[in-house]
Amino acid sequence: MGILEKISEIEKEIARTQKNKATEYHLGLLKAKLAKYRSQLLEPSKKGGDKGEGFDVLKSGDARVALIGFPSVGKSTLLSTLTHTHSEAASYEFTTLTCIPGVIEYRGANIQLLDLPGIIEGAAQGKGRGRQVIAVARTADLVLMMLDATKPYVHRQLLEKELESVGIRLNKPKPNIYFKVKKGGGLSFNSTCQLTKVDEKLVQMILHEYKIFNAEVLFREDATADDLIDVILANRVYLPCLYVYNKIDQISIQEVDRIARQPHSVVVSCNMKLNLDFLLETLWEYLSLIRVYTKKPGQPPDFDDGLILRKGVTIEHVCHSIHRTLAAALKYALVWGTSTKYSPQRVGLGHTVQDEDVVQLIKK
Ligand SMILES: Nc1nc2c(ncn2[C@@H]2O[C@H](COP(=O)(O)OP(=O)(O)OP(=O)(O)O)[C@@H](O)[C@H]2O)c(=O)[nH]1
Ligand SMILES: [K+]
Ligand SMILES: [Mg+2]
Repeated sequence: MGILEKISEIEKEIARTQKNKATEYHLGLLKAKLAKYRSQLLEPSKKGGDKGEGFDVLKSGDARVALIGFPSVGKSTLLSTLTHTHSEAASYEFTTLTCIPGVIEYRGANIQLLDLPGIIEGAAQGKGRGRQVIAVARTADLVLMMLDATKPYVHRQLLEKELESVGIRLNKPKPNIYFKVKKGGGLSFNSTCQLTKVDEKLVQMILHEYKIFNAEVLFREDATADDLIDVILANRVYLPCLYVYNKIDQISIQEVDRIARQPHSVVVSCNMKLNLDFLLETLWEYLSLIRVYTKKPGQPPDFDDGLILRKGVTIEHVCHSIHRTLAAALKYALVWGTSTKYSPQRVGLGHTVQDEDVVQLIKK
């Protein structure tokens, strides 16, 4: 039996099996098997040549965004609208056949936007150029899932399922489970909170499915069997995702309002250039980008040339992004902005900066 057949057999069995206390272990085991076969599918084929010409685009800029969606939702139209790159758009499906990179220039940052072929149900199993597209998505900092606002909601669920099935986790934090394979000693299983979804027996069964008999497992949250499998496989990527509903020029204002209120969602019309500013603002937010300005003593801040950094970075990162020896030479920094109580405030290397802060670095 081929892997695809095995996968479909297990999927059928999971669908057949009623979910209750008595079938919990059986289901957990089936899920572990399913995840194992799926990750085998993802391994590059030995035949070679299916990497796909035109998909090896060099990463560049401050962040990378992959455009994922069904055919003809308007991905290429968006790329041509937001960047200086032109990507052919047409009313027929599969107009785009390779990966086309463009650059969004926004608030001083260069955000690489990748236009990709449309994907369809079954993409993860190799339908169309699905596998190449998904491989590119894994390298992105954010998935921009483009949807046609005139099409039914199920389209979004189908795409999510495709990405989910190849280990891409959208808008979901990494499970808080410590896991380490050991040379001996059996299974040491602990938790820091009450577990309602798994117990030691189930954890052990799942580990055995992966031929792991000695390991240390510590649940730091009430995680599920699926979470544990994700941690064991260790090849999952956790990405922020924005759902962008295009073609709102074709639907009623009530419908637009309803969609816009859904979590992680932005409504736009590429053709009519509606709401694209808000899309960029949200993109910036979801990429966790911040801009920090430097200032020399006695001079105004350099507002034309900000440093593009990620949320959560410290003065140490600021130093590194200017010069690698700067952090060691720093005496202290003065910061004006929302990250401090007073403006300016004297801070050290460990101080976390925020968007639009002004920083003056004082050397020893
Ligand atoms: N009404 C309307 N049509 C749009 C909008 N944006 C794009 N379209 C149309 O939708 C069709 C498909 O656009 P593309 O940009 O080629 O879509 P795509 O997602 O890149 O398609 P593939 O590359 O084939 O997957 C074109 O006829 C566009 O003119 C919009 O905001 N409103
Ligand atoms: K098209
Ligand atoms: Mg296209």
